[in-house]
Amino acid sequence: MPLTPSATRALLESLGHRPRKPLGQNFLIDGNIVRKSLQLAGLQAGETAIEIGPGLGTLSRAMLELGCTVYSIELDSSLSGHLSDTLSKEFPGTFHLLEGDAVKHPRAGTPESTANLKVVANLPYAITTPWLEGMLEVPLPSDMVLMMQKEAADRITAQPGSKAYGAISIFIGAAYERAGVHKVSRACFYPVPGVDSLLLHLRKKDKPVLFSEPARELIRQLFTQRRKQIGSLLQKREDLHPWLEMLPEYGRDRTTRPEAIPLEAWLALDGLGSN
Ligand SMILES: C[S@@+](CC[C@H](N)C(=O)[O-])C[C@H]1O[C@@H](n2cnc3c(N)ncnc32)[C@H](O)[C@@H]1O
Repeated sequence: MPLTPSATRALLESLGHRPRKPLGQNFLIDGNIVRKSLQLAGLQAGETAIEIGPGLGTLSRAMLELGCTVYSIELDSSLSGHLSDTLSKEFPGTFHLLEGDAVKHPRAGTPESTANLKVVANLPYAITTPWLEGMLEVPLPSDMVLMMQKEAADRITAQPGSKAYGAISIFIGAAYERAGVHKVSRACFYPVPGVDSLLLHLRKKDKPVLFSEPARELIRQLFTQRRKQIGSLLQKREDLHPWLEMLPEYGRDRTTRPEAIPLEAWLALDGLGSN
């Protein structure tokens, strides 16, 4: 069970810790959201989960009490010190904590051999996209249940033609399906955040596809000029002209802008030319 707002405040005071806004420190204080996150992930005793930014340990504790093994990474040394003094001692065999940056260690030190990996996390808002991109390597977690800022969830799940559609929508869309999106009240956090949050459940597709790094780089670059015609953006890339010729198969052509090109067409780009 998460701590109440007053118990959270008291614990933070006893640690001499003031929530740090740049690190997205809005701690969960709502038991229903904690339960729902674990349920959506379908977590069972004996399974392994990654948590990003365990903070005061609310989500980690719930997963550990369920009988899961948890790999977590926390950047803030005072919070990581608190977790070492508490959860690490209570669950020495199943709680693994790294102090560091989740963008550099997206899997929080999970052994490569771990099968059936899941992620449950209340993400620090600033790193949502770079961390998520870092997760797009094999082995892919089967489920990711992620609390994030509404705008980030909109970008991740955006469809072609919408303003929010971009490189991350394409990379995630190739590997994961949106299994559910749930609104979360600002009152579920302490301190109350100044933005709306959503709980997004991503489930690995039956046949997930990962873009190669050169293709990712090219797609990111094309989206920096998202409103230019794809034909003129790729004018000098003769190796990719066969792909431009293929666009009518997807109901598009050289005059289409990157923001209107569907996932299937981007998938056909990877492996073509020298991208
Ligand atoms: C939204 S809070 C979630 C805290 C806790 N999991 C909860 O739900 O109450 C985000 C947490 O991520 C940590 N954090 C911020 N940036 C980080 C980074 N780059 N790598 C790892 N942890 C980070 C913060 O210190 C904070 O503990």
